Amino acid sequence: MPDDGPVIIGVSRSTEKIREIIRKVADVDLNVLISGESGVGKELVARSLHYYSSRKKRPFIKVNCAALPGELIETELFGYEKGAFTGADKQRMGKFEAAADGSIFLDEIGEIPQSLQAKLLQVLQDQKFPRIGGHREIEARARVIAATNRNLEAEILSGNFREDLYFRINTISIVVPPLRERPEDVEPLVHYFLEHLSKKHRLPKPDLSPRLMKLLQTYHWPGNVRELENYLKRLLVMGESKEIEAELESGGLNRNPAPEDDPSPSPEAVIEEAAQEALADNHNPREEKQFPSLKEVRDRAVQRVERALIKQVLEETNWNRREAAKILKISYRALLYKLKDMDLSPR
Ligand SMILES: Nc1ncnc2c1ncn2[C@@H]1O[C@H](COP(=O)(O)OP(=O)(O)OP(=O)(O)O)[C@@H](O)[C@H]1O
Repeated sequence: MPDDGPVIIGVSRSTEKIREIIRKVADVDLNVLISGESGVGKELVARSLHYYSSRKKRPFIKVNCAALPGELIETELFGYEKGAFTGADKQRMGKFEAAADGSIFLDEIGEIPQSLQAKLLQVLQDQKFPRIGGHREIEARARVIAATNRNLEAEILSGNFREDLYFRINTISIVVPPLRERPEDVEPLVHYFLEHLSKKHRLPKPDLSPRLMKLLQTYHWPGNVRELENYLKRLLVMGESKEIEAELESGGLNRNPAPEDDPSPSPEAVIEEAAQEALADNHNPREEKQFPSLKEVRDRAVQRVERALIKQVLEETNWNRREAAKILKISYRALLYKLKDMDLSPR
C-alpha cells in the first residue's frame, strides 16, 4: 500500500485480517458495515476502503448520524428544495449528492430513527431519490460505508433497527475488535503514534520505560486506540510518564475486578440512594406538615436517579460518552443533552 494513504497499524491476527479484507473489497462496489466499540478505528477503516478504491479521487463524505436529530439527518442526507419547509429559503444539496461517485460514510448508523431507516432502505434499493420537497430524481451513486458501535443484531431483535436495512448495508461486514482483545497491537501503535506525533508537533520523541510499555499493554482501554493516542499525546507534550504509570496501574489493571472486590455500588444501590435523597429533600423541619405533590417528588427522584446513574456509568467508562450511551441504552446525542442539562463534566 502506498505510504501517503491511511495506515492501519497492528500485528495482531485480527488487524492483519482487516487489512486483507480492505485489499479485497476496496474496489468492489458493495456496501460495507464496520462495527466495533468507540475509538477502535472504524473511521480509519472506512477511509482506507475509500482510499484504496478507484473512487479515491472522488469525495469521501462523512455523516455522523448520532450528532443530528432525525429530521436533520434526513435533510443532511438528501438535501432540500427552496420552500420545502419553513426556513428553506434556498435549495441545498444533501450529502448523498455531494458524495456523487465517491463514498458516503454513515457513522453511527444505529442512531437513525425508524422513519428514516425506511427511507434510506428505499434509496439504497432504488439508487435514486428526490431532494426533500422536490420531484426530480437524483442518482445515488456513492458507495455506502456504514459504521456502528451498537450491536445491530440485538437492535433488530428489540425492534429498533430494520432487518431489511441491516441486510442491505451489511453486504460485507468488518468487525474491529476492542484494543484489549489484541494487546499485541499496542506496541506498534505506541511507536507509530510517538513517531507521528513528535514529527507533527516538532517535539522530541520521549523514552518509554519498559514498565510503562507493560502497563500500556495490559490496560483495559475502554476508549480503545483513541484513548491510547490521547495518553501518548499527553506523554509527548506534558511528559507525565510517572503520573500515567500510576493512573494506568490504579484505573487500568483493576478496571474489571471480580464482583466481590468491586467497590462501586450496583445500579440498584445507586437508584435506591438517589431516590432516598430525593425524599430526604422533602424534609423541612419548620413546616413538618407541608408535603410536596407526588409529581414534584417523582420529577425530583427521576432527575436524581438519572444523574446518579449517568455519573456512575461515565466514571466506570472513564468518561467515554459513546460507551456510556451504549450502556445506558440512549443515543449518544441524548446523553450529550443530558450532560449539558445536568451540568455534568469530568472535573
Ligand atoms: N490500527 C490503527 N492504526 C493507526 N491509527 C489508528 C488505528 N486504529 C485507530 N487509529 C486512530 O485512532 C483514532 C480513533 O479512530 P477512529 O476515529 O477511526 O475510531 P472509530 O471507531 O471510528 O471511533 P468512533 O466510534 O468514536 O467514531 C484515530 O485517530 C485513528 O486514526
